[in-house]
Amino acid sequence: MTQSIGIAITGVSGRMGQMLAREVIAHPEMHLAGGIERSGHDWIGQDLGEAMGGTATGVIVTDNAAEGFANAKAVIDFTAPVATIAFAAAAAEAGIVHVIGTTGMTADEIAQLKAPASRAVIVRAGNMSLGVNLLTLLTRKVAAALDEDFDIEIIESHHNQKVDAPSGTALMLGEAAAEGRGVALAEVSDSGRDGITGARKRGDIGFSAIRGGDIVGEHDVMFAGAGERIVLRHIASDRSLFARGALKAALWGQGRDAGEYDMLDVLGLSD
Ligand SMILES: NC(=O)C1=CN([C@@H]2O[C@H](COP(=O)(O)OP(=O)(O)OC[C@H]3O[C@@H](n4cnc5c(N)ncnc54)[C@H](OP(=O)(O)O)[C@@H]3O)[C@@H](O)[C@H]2O)C=CC1
Ligand SMILES: O=C(O)C1=N[C@H](C(=O)O)C[C@H](O)C1
Repeated sequence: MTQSIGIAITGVSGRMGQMLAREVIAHPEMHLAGGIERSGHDWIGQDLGEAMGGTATGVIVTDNAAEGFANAKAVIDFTAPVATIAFAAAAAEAGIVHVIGTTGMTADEIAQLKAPASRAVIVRAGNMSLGVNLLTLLTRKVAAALDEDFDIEIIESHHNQKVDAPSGTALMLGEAAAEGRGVALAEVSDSGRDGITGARKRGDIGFSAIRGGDIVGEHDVMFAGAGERIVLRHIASDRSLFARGALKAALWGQGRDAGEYDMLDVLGLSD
């Protein structure tokens, strides 16, 4: 019989935090081992299951990462950049797998994951779904096949509570398109057009962000040429999709060498 893996969840009261907790409770090879929230949060000291409006789980929500990670083999973290950097240090200290879904991290913040990743497994992806990760491969392929006569535009739509733009997924798709073209995304990225912007620069990769209602997450990669357009599209209609990907990553990371990995590694899709 396989041993059940203890999972800690940070930002456990959040949209993704609660979804993750429900998926862990329902998973046959996992159990909840910790729930972490920010100091001063209402849920601190409460049973996690009861705080979510359900039955008791025996896991008491804490604001102390070391305490929340003590009985876990992996922590799943969908919070905010500053919090994620601190959780990475605490996860490495505890010697557990850190699955990071947090988006909006700067290049400098991402570089700060190097030290903890030298001691423990980190799996990080702006999107944990199979569909989006497959779409990055298709995007790279189409971008490599077409020249700059085709303008690449990435359009993303999310709910009205999302705080970062472009989305982590849009940036993954932009990176894939840039890689296909053999250019650095930072050199060709064009986001936040407003006012007299001038004509589109040949070779740029454009980003547009829509925010509204309860949209879970939708992404189009458009290749716009003369007289024709190719559009690659992914639509997420249920957040459990991301949670299930994160659980898969937590299991995959067990017993791996320390290092930084992504969902292509987890899904066996990396080159
Ligand atoms: N990779 C993927 O597949 C996906 C990634 N995401 C990303 O996950 C992140 C969270 O999204 P979502 O669940 O919708 O957001 P929510 O705002 O609903 O949840 C975030 C949670 O993290 C907590 N948190 C924020 N800052 C800190 C901190 N400094 N210390 C401790 N806890 C903190 C929040 O607490 P408080 O409310 O007190 O601020 C909240 O409980 C975003 O970056 C989002 O883009 C989302 C879906 C899929
Ligand atoms: O904040 C969200 O909700 C989502 N964030 C991720 C992103 O930034 O791409 C993934 C998904 O699209 C939902």
